[in-house]
Amino acid sequence: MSATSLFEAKGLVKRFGGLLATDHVDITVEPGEIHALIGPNGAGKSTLVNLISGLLPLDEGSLSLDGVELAALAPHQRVRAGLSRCFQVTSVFKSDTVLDNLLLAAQAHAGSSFRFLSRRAAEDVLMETALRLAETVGLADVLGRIAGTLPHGAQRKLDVALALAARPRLLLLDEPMAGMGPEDSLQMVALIEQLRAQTAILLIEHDMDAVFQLADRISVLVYGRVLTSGDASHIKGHPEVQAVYLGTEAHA
Ligand SMILES: Nc1ncnc2c1ncn2[C@@H]1O[C@H](COP(=O)(O)OP(=O)(O)OP(=O)(O)O)[C@@H](O)[C@H]1O
Repeated sequence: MSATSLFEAKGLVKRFGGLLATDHVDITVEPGEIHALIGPNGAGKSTLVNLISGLLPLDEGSLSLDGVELAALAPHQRVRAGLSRCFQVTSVFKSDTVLDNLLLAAQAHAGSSFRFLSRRAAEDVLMETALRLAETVGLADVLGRIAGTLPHGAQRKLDVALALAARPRLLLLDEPMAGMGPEDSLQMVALIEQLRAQTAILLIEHDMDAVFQLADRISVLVYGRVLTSGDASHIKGHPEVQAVYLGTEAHA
């Protein structure tokens, strides 16, 4: 691991009354890395993701991306700093077309040089960006469809495309396979694998096959603490992980 990681979370603490939901958590993500976060229900994964994306304020600790301190930044400022999040609950505008969703996202994240373009040139740039995003996630054939009428798997892909519009350095993927059948899950795994070339990824996912397939590093969260971190073989062979997590698949 390099001396300075792309993303560094140090000593994160979050208390809800007397409950220590995040207990001095350290997490790093390296450029190009897929770091997965797993743990049983209630372990504190959602809380941690909310702390990182800025939806919840930290009680203690620090967060940095590419050397930029994030802790004092609002969620939208963190997105501008390079941290983009895909939500468990989709952020797609369901009554708009796929293309309109992508155009809106492209416009929302257009750089500052954009305002100096003529209207025509600006529209061309947005369209180019929207089509590239559709291509990336495999939705180029359904641009005219109303997003809410797409199958669940395609809506999740659109959600990923909307997050990619921000050109993240770190993408937070919050249970991207949730509610998917095997075919959609396979496609999502292939998409995430392909995204590795564009952005580092922090992946929160219950689908262990997907996690073992994708992750360079896996951290196991139990009672708000990182129990252990390592590659798939380390995690599979770790006796405490087997006891608290892998042995209790019903809770996964
Ligand atoms: N806003 C809140 N107020 C009080 N307690 C909370 C709050 N949010 C979470 N908790 C508690 O913090 C702990 C961690 O919850 P969290 O939702 O982060 O776990 P999780 O690992 O994401 O679980 P799941 O896999 O079920 O989504 C739980 O005990 C939960 O009840």
